[in-house]
Amino acid sequence: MAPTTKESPAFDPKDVTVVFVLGGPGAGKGTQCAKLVSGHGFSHLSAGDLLRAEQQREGSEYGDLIREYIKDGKIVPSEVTINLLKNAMRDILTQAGKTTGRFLIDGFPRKMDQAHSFEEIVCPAKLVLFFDCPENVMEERLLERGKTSGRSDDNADSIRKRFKTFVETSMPVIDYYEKEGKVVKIDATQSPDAVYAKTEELLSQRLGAGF
Ligand SMILES: Nc1ncnc2c1ncn2[C@@H]1O[C@H](COP(=O)(O)OP(=O)(O)O)[C@@H](O)[C@H]1O
Ligand SMILES: O=c1ccn([C@@H]2O[C@H](COP(=O)(O)OP(=O)(O)O)[C@@H](O)[C@H]2O)c(=O)[nH]1
Repeated sequence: MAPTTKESPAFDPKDVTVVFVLGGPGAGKGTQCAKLVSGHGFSHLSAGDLLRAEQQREGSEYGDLIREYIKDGKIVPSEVTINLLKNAMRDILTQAGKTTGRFLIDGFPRKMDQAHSFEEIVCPAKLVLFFDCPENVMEERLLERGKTSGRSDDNADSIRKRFKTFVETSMPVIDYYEKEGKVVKIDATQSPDAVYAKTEELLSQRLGAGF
């Protein structure tokens, strides 16, 4: 029997640095990514933002599916999210006329199968930033964000479901990368500036001063 050939990832980790940004809902992932973009020139891709944009895109075959999954705090099937991420990475590189780049992939992977598929299809990850925050703090932040975010899942019922998904399905991803020695864990309970200072300090140790 002929050996099965595995497709190689779309991007070579020699050209493309991928940092996964994980943490529970409301831990402050998006806030810290915005700071890393302005401070260190990363490109930021939020899986949740890409899904919400796809949900609203006219003619999308996934609109209803995404809406239901997000409201219930469930994880949208991997293929949908991985394709959105891969296309967005390609668009960013194309628009910059570059073959190299550094990406913060925010809120992804949230499930083990997503982690494996992304690394096989798109690009192996270099590091995982894990913003660690207790549920009571995250809940308070999300309810506050819900006053202005307009997000269908920033309400008490959806928040409870998102926490359950995070503990049961997403924490194992962090545990897996911890064993691989790739996790940079940061206490996310301090002020945004204090969390950022710690993030910079720990990233410097892993990626080099000033990274
Ligand atoms: N360190 C922090 N302290 C207090 N509030 C924060 C902090 N980081 C983020 N927030 C606020 O908490 C809410 C959730 O933050 P966000 O970055 O959107 O989290 P995530 O992307 O993890 O869901 C936002 O309203 C944000 O302004
Ligand atoms: O890879 C992903 C990322 C997000 N989501 C969905 O999008 C929601 C919101 O995720 P986001 O990262 O935008 O926000 P957070 O819950 O971290 O505040 C999640 O609860 C999931 O339903 C998903 O299905 N797959």
